[in-house]
Order: sequence, then structure tokens, then C-alpha cells
Amino acid sequence: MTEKVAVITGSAGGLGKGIAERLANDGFDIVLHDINQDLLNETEKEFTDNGFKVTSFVGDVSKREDQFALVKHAVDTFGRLDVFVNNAGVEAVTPLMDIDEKELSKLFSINAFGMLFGTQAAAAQFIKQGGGGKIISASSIAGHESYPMLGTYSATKHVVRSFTQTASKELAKYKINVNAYAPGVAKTKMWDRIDAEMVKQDPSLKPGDAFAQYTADISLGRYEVPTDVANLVSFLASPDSDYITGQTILVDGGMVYR
Ligand SMILES: NC(=O)c1ccc[n+]([C@@H]2O[C@H](COP(=O)([O-])OP(=O)(O)OC[C@H]3O[C@@H](n4cnc5c(N)ncnc54)[C@H](O)[C@@H]3O)[C@@H](O)[C@H]2O)c1
Ligand SMILES: CC(=O)[C@H](C)O
Repeated sequence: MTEKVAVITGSAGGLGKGIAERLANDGFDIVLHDINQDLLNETEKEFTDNGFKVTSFVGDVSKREDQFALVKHAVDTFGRLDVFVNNAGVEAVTPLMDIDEKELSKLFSINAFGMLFGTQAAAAQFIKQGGGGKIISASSIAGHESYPMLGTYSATKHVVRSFTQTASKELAKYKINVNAYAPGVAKTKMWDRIDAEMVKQDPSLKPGDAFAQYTADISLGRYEVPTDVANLVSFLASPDSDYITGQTILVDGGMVYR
């Protein structure tokens, strides 16, 4: 097989790192990317020590020029691009009545604009190469159903689902598949922060309670781990998903039923 190249944004830690590990094991050359340079350096070293073909790039997904520079770095390093994963995202925990311009601007810039800019940068390269490609983005259960205290975050994850549909329709003629993954509740730094913030906002909660409440009714009886998400992304990055486009696929152990 000719070597294939995958870019994963926000892959210094959390779900992005799990996705990058899985795609590396699937045989992809990997472009790690994050805004956190120190963590990115550590993760790149780990990948190199594991014998993976890897490079890394520091950038901010909310900056359009950074996303195009990221794709250029991938192509300059490995010669081509096959898969682009819009994984980076941030959260906010705020009662609806307290949501302000600063929060809206930050979350929409990173989660929504960032996903669009990554999609544009990847699609431009795929069109230039002429052989199609796969764009895969992080939505959430919150992109199918909105949650209290997570209003801005949920709105941005609905945007991911919307742009996924539009992009899939516009880019199909170039053989570009555009899909999204919608995880449930995974124990990453993001949920550590959500739990801490929910505890701050509700004095009746103690640390761990919000996470416990959110995970209590998962049908499959456990919280999510990065490999659960990576298994789906691996499939969406593979030829087995060539006839799937425009979908935002739930991978939540049975939380939201659509
Ligand atoms: N953890 C969950 O339960 C869960 C559930 C559903 C969806 N998601 C989504 O999955 C994705 C990954 O979540 P996670 O839990 O691994 O989060 P995380 O906070 O653990 O990791 C996110 C990574 O993205 C990086 N990042 C943040 N802002 C960035 C920016 N502007 N540019 C580049 N990199 C940036 C961070 O430095 C970090 O390394 C996010 O889009 C999140 O919304 C997570
Ligand atoms: C963080 C996230 O997307 C869900 C709500 O767990």
C-alpha cells in the first residue's frame, strides 16, 4: 500500500492522541497538531519512540492561516494528505442567563470556525491532489441533543453537524467524504474541567458527582475511553466507509438514540 497521511488537530492529549495512535497503528504517517507546544513535544517523542512515522505542528485551529499552514506542513513533510481530523475543541460550563460575548466568541472561534477552516484547508489540498480524501470532525452527543449548562458548547457541536452535511454535499464531486464522530462522555482533561466547573456552580455537588451523574445511565454500563472513539475514526478513515458521507455518528455506549 502507498503510505497514507493523516492530520489530527488537538492531538497532544485526550481523544485526539488516541485517534492519532490508532491511525498510526493502521499504517498512516501522522501529523500531530496542538496549541500546547510542551504537551505536543512530549507526545511526538512518545510516537517516535514507538516507531511511528510522525511530525508535529503547533497551531490554533481558530486561525484560518494556521490551518492552511498545517496542511502545507503535512504535504511538505510527507508529500500528500489523505485524512484530516478536526478534533480540537474546548468547552464552557455556564448557566444560559450568564452566557456572554466572550464565551460565545471563544467557543465558536475554536469549535465551529476551526472545524470549517480545517475542512477548507484539507479540501483545497484534496482537490489539488485529485484523488479524494476523508474529512472527519468532532461533534458530540451535545451536537444531537443540547444540555443544561453546556448551551454554547452544544450549539457549536450542532454547527459541526451542520457544516458536515453542507461540506459532504459540496465536496462529493471531488470524492471527498465528510463525516463526524459524536462521542458521549469520555474521561479526558475536558471532562475533568467540566466536572470541576459543575461542582463550582452547584454547591450540592462534590468532585466527581457531575461525571458520575452523566455516566450513570449509559446503556453499555461504562464511561467512554479514547479507543472507543478511535475505532470509529479508524473506520471513517478507511475505504470501508467509502459509501458514507454527511453523517455524524454517535459513539456513546448508548446515551442518545437517533
Ligand atoms: N471528552 C468527551 O467526553 C467528549 C465528548 C464529546 C465530544 N468531545 C470532543 O472531542 C474533542 C476532543 O476532546 P477531549 O476530551 O480530548 O478534549 P481535551 O481538552 O482533553 O483535549 C483537547 C486538545 O485540543 C487542544 N486544543 C484546544 N484548543 C485548541 C486550539 N485552538 N487549537 C489547537 N488545539 C487546541 C488542547 O490543547 C488539547 O490537547 C473535542 O472537540 C471535544 O469537544 C469530547
Ligand atoms: C463533553 C461532551 O461533548 C459531552 C457532553 O460529554
